Amino acid sequence: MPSKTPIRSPARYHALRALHRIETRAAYADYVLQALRREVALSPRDQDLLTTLVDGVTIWRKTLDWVLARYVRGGLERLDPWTRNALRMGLYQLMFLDRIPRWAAVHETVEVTRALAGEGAAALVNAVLRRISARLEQGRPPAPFPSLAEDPVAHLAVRYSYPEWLVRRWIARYGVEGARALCRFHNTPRPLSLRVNRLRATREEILADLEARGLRARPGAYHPYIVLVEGGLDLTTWPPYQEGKVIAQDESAAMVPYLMDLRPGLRVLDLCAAPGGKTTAIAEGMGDHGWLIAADAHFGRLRRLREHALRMGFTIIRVVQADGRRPFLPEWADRILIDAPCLGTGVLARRSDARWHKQESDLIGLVAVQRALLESAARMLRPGGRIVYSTCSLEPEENEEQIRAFLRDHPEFRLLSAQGKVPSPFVDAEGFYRVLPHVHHMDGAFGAILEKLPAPPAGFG
Ligand SMILES: C[S@@+](CC[C@H](N)C(=O)[O-])C[C@H]1O[C@@H](n2cnc3c(N)ncnc32)[C@H](O)[C@@H]1O
Repeated sequence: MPSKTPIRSPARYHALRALHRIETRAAYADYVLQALRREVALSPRDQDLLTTLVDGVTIWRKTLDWVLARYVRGGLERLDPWTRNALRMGLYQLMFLDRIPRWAAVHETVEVTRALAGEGAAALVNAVLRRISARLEQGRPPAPFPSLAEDPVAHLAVRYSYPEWLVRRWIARYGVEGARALCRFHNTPRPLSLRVNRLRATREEILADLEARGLRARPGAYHPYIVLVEGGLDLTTWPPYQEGKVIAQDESAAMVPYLMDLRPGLRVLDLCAAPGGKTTAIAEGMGDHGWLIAADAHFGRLRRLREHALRMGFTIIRVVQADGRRPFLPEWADRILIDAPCLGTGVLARRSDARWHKQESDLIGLVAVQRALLESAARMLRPGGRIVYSTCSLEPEENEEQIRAFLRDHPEFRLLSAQGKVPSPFVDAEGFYRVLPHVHHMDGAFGAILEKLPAPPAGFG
């Protein structure tokens, strides 16, 4: 990579480097951004633009490529990754960032392309972006999208930048307008959601602290300990975070432990626990009294769980690295949470590249792991105890179909309704906990409560 650093737009310069790295090394966008933030010192404004550009281009890649393919002879694929990503970055500014004048978007993008990829690349980027800019100047769209009437899947996939297989599934389930609303939801930045550690602080105290720092914060609409923060907040240097008073968690995820009917003294097993968002909520729900085993297969993620438990001051959490598919505590638990690995189609808004890392075929393996976790949990639960099964997926195979299949094979279990445990808008006709992003304007979530019938009295039969 050429080393010359343009002074005029460091945000664009580093954004192009990041986009190149993401594409050529198949790297996760947030890891690349984190590494860059450590590596280079940027003003808060440039940091903000850097993040906007990298996340924006990552989210909108399909739409951007669709448009660019109409302007690049021979197609985008023939270009080197620097040029391709410079074009995407320039077009993203033209199409989506109203606050940047078009001439500046073109000029600055061409300049950083020259610095990073040379004169030839800069000339091509300049020519393409100028043509598109001229069209936009005349009030014309940069390129027609596929027709909604003729091909709704292709239309929504290109218009909102999603893989077609996801759009096809969502249209089949929610109709075209439901799928459109879902696509839009996942393209809109979400506020930072914090859950207050009720054993250490009150929500009012946290809201007051944020307000005093000039940040816009509001209480969550449903969960009594959720605070939503707009704008940038560096958690790691914020005293209430360091003092264990909060943890980052979505409101819909924070409601899952309410399905567990927690109280002090229970024996609880959290089978897919890391990084501990729900484990710490369970410890709170138990007043930090009882037995709470937090298991997960992933060592690195367990380290984060330990840090959260320590930081937040919980003493009952015992951390275990284990494959939850193999029972290791027969008939031990009063409650088991299976917060299962899943496709995560309810939380695509949380990571700009999430939609591109998933395949429909991943469902087969995930559904098998989830079922194995359920089978194992069934053996670790004592009679009369409850399993709460949850996902952040919208896909029926991982949710209601999974639970119905389990219940068919396990007559010793029955489904309990979530009614009365979480706010009623989130309980569906079957009694499942269900949050739909495009309906409830929150991250998607699913939960089911499975009760194991009590053991028959001694001498029965
Ligand atoms: C949805 S995440 C859990 C999030 C966590 N409950 C929280 O609230 O922070 C799913 C977790 O399942 C873990 N996992 C995947 N397969 C597993 C298995 N066979 N046994 C145990 N944990 C597993 C992953 O490492 C991941 O941490």
